[in-house]
Amino acid sequence: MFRYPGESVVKAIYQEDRQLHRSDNLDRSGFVIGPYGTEMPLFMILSDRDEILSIPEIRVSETEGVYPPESAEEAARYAALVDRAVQAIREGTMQKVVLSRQLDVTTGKTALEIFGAVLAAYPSAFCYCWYHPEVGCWVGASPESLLHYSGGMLSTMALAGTLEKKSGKEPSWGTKEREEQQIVTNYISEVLTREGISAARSEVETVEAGNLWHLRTTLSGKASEEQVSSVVKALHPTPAVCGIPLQQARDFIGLNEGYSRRYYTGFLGELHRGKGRETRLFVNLRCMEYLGDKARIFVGGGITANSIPAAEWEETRAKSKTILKVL
Ligand SMILES: C=C(O[C@@H]1C=C(C(=O)O)C=C[C@H]1O)C(=O)O
Repeated sequence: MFRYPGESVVKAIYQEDRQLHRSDNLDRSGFVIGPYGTEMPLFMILSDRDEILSIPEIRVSETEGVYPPESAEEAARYAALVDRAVQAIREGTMQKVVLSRQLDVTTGKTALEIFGAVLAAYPSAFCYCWYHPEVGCWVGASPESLLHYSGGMLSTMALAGTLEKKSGKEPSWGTKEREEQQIVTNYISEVLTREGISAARSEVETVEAGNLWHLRTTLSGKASEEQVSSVVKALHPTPAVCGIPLQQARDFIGLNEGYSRRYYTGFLGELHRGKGRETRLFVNLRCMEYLGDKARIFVGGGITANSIPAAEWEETRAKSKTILKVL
């Protein structure tokens, strides 16, 4: 089930059997769910039935949210991890790496109730809830598009740099945020050029995502439908969720993060659908895995040479509020 940013319609795609349709080539039409790495399968929900859901079925409700304290040990562990990354960056191993962590929170809500609360709280996000009996159940409200293809135009975005919103104030972006966002823009631009797409860049703008501000550049250009799968494979994972150089960042994450991201920082959405073979994919962020009586929340942030470990910890705390608010 999902709703696109700014739209009111909630779509549902039902697959009637429990088959796991792997599709590493991204050449089939359906709803694709891709992991961050290779630890989980990339698969498609192949539609037996599409439906538009009505609001009462989803039980939309506003919630107050809970903000449980986290242990000093966890804060210290994460700060030490960030510190290790900053050292590696200063030694020249990498330019940027995105680190992350998971936190478990008990919940009395069903996945459907959480999805309803997500819909009510985040009208400008890509809100979704998916379930596959072999793989699990995830809910999220992503602010980040990975790729949109429609009518011969392809667009993507470089979304990075985070500040927690302060009411009545304008965001005051520092060099660290501007640089880390610029790194992502340049990288995406290079990927699109390599893929044969001449993309125009928007100005850098501030966008709101729940309780947060981000910096965003939109990149768009003409493309053919045949290019879509190749561009998705080339873009993922972008330095908004992994790092630069890609291999070094991936290795650093694999060796140091200490847990498996599974579908967090993967991507999901409709692929080659409808008469226009439209594609609309989002990065799986501000999300959780639903584990019955608990929600496993995933949060991270980009680390550069100027990162301050305590501030990076606070950034993950701020990001966790997106999901904590709806539990
Ligand atoms: C990694 C996350 O978010 C990503 C990292 C950002 C950052 O480092 O500032 C901003 C937006 C996202 O591209 C997350 O939400 O967990």
